[in-house]
Formats: sequence, structure tokens, C-alpha cells
Amino acid sequence: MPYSYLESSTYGKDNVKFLKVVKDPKNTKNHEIMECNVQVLLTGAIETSYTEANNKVIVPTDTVKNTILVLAKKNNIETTEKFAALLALHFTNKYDHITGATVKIIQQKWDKYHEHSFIHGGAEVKIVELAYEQAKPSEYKLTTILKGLTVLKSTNSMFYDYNVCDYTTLKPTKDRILSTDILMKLEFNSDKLGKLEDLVAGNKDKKFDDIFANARETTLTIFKNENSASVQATMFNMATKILEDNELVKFVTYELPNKHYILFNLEWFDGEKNDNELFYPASDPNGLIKCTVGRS
Ligand SMILES: O=c1[nH]c(=O)c2[nH]c(=O)[nH]c2[nH]1
Repeated sequence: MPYSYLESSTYGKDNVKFLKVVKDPKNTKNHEIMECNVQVLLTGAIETSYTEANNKVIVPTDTVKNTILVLAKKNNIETTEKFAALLALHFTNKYDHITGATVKIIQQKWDKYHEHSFIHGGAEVKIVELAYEQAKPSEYKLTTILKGLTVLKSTNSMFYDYNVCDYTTLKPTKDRILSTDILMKLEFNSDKLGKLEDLVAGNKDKKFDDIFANARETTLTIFKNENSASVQATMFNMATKILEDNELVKFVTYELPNKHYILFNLEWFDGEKNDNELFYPASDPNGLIKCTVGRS
């Protein structure tokens, strides 16, 4: 009996980066750009490469990298959702023994302000994750993620009527600062979206941009409009509205740090009042509130 066995395995290339420029055929100086960081990991009959040093079953990670770049150049990849589908289908179709792929694409935010000039959106990125198994082609998991969008509101946020015990020092408030780094995940309903092949054909491609823009907008709108009872209640309301508006979305997940701003007490200075005007931005510790919301 051997001492060990291979419980699971996957491999591929990570951090394959490119900037793609798409030129308008009618005006070659009018461009769209896409800056991406791609990870592709493969699964299949690759066990013997680990257990028997059988390199025959290894499609080199260098080949994976080359493929990502050539497919990015040759194909119309308007959205990263579509490009992820294209990559997953390519690797599982091309190599008989490769039966599954997971793809992750991190896309920088570049906003066009002129026909060939763009402004970088800072820390905010869009991430697409796709897990695909050839054996269950309609059960793929496709998730689009908004990450790194930092927001703050300086009023219209409350927190009171919480559990109070002998460990409690927090004072209830009906007016506080609320700030977070938004992490929002939209998991698509693969039954409603249909086959990955159709997605690659481009029939439903435009929808992804619309859904992402709608979900981002809803997040920002509810954040500003609602007199928040708590991070928990506000994120649930955001997720509910996104599900109402986007039938292709099955689950909405938020992971929101509650970035605390602590009111300075300046009464020592001749009784100086501080009416929510001067705060200390506390980098840590922070609250961390998560939820996943589905349609009932
Ligand atoms: O919106 C909030 N949710 C909490 O769970 C919590 N806990 C806390 O100390 N402040 C807050 N605020």
C-alpha cells in the first residue's frame, strides 16, 4: 500500500496580463480598451503527472499562457464573462484528457473620456470567475464580482437597539458615518443563461455589461438614499433590489467591512462641541458583514 494518494489537483497559469485595444473600423483612432489579469486552471486525467512523474499528460502552463494571449487577440471579447466561457470551452475541447477548467479574470476599470484616452478607476476592479466541467456542461458556475469600490456617507446611518450585555460599551446612535469597501458578487443562473457555447456566440453578451452596471448603480443608490438601520439591513435591501431587477442573477453576495470613524471628544477644550464633524479614521479593527441573498 502506498503511503499517500492524490486527493485533488489542478494547475495552470496565473497572472497572465494584457491590454487589448479594439479599433473602430470606421475611425481607427476611436478605441475601446480592456486590461485584464487572467488565471486558467485545468483539471482532468492529470493525476499521473503528480503520482508517476508522467509529463505526457501535462499541457505546459506556458502553453496555457500562449493560448490565453492568442485567443484574446483573435476573438471579439467584449466582456470578460464571454472571454472566460471561450477559454473554458477551448481547453476542454482541445485536449481529450482535460475535462474541466476554472477561469478568473480581473479587469481594470478604465473610463473613456475621449476617443482614445482613458481614466483609470483606481482600486475598483471587475472580476469574473467561471468553473466548468465538461461532464456537467449546463451546471457551470459563473460569478461576476465588483471589488474595491470605497464609499462613505457622512449622515443617514444609524445603529441602535442591538443586543446589550455586560461586555457592551458601544453607544447607540441615530447619526453616524458609514463607510465600506464594496465587494459584491453576482452569481448567474446557468439554467436561464443557457449553454456556454451560446454565450460565446455573443447572443446574450451585452446583458452582462447591463447587469453589472445596474447592480453597481443599485448599490450606490441604496447606499446614498436609505437611512441605514445597519450594514446588515442595507446590504440585504441592495441584494433584494438587484434580484428584482435582474432575472439572470440567482444569488447576490456582499462582503462589507464596516470602516469605523470615531468621533473625537474635544470637550476638554473649553467645552468644544463636536456635532459629528471631526472623526478619527480607525484603520482597525473593522466590522465585517457578509450575506448571500437568493430569490424566494
Ligand atoms: O451596522 C452595523 N452592524 C453591526 O453588526 C455592528 N456592530 C457594531 O459594533 N457596529 C455595527 N454596525
